[in-house]
Amino acid sequence: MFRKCLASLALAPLPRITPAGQLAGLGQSRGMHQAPDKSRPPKVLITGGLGQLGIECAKLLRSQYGSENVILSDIIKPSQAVLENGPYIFADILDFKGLQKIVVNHRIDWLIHFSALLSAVGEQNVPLAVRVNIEGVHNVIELAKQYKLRIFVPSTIGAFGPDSPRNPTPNITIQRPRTIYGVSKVHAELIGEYYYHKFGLDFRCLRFPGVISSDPPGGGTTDYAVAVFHEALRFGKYTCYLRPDTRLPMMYIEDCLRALLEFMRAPNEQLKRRVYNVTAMSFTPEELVDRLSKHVPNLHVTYKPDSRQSIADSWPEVFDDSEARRDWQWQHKYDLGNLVDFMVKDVQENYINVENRQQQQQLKI
Ligand SMILES: NC(=O)C1=CN([C@@H]2O[C@H](COP(=O)(O)OP(=O)(O)OC[C@H]3O[C@@H](n4cnc5c(N)ncnc54)[C@H](O)[C@@H]3O)[C@@H](O)[C@H]2O)C=CC1
Ligand SMILES: CC(=O)[C@H](N)C(=O)O
Repeated sequence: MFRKCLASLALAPLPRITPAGQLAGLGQSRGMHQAPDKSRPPKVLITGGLGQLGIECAKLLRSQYGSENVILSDIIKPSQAVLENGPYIFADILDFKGLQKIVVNHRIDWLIHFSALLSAVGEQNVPLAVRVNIEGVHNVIELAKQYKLRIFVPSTIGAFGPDSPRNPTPNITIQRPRTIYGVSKVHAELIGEYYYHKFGLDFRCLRFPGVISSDPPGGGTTDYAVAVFHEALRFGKYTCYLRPDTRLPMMYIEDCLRALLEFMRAPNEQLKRRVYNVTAMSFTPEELVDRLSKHVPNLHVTYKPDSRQSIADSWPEVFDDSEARRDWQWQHKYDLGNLVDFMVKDVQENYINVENRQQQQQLKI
């Protein structure tokens, strides 16, 4: 009898300790996950949703899957506009149990994991970047495995370093980044691929270049390409923290989010990799300023490189995304010319006109 018990124990799968410290492995056999119902749209959870990419991503996904099916989450207080546009909840990616509760209660199918500290702010607080960018990824990857979610984790041009070929930078090459941001993104790529091979997790990852939108960026090295529009249109001048000849890959937000959605929808059989480079263009600050001067004729830009210069100098100049174009037919729509036209319009309509109206109302009071 005793021997029989030992034999059955030896055959039973070993319980594992999850990031939340609870026993896992048993739940799966008790229906921790039920297969998603393909007749309904996916239920999507976006973490870190109040950053530069999240709100616009929620808008796009809600237009496809319905407002109620896309839940935006973050640890910061939402504006009234965010609350009016669809479900918003608090979710700290360091709280594994809290995330489990959300996935179960809302019957989540897809997880879009945006929470992160970007390259420049990451260097200013390395311990926090390790927690948010590395522990956070452990939590969401394990969560996605337990509940069989399709998970998207963005990576970046910052996942490359000074030893990588910079022009062009292919999909597979040396990756020895020198920022904690880059290190954490290489870690996310590798652990995601590992979970795919070991557990069949549907992990998908795109390496984005600098993303340009009218919304304020979260503290990266490519942020100058957003800030210059705000400063130029308000004050006609800008001090750039990168040298005028610093070439970096970039993308307009609409292309970035369309790439994400097309990639998430691509059938698994079409994907030859779990991690793809994507891009749209490459330019330098002086090339961008030259284009912007057509809208702001007396624009005055000075250059004062700071610590972000050495980060930019270690990143790709031109990104080779031919594998994404080949495997799931990625195509960008925006190049430098139409990017500048759209950004001028976006910043004017979404920020400057709104501020002017608010000032006029205050004057009336
Ligand atoms: N914006 C860009 O140019 C690029 C962005 N990416 C990646 O895309 C993702 C989103 O980027 P952005 O929206 O620009 O970043 P962001 O810095 O604007 O937003 C990140 C969000 O994460 C949230 N966050 C921080 N700690 C958290 C925690 N403990 N729990 C939950 N949320 C937390 C912040 O509150 C913030 O709203 C990031 O993973 C970033 O690495 C990749 C390449 C380029
Ligand atoms: C390219 C990125 O990942 C981000 N914008 C940053 O500069 O840190």
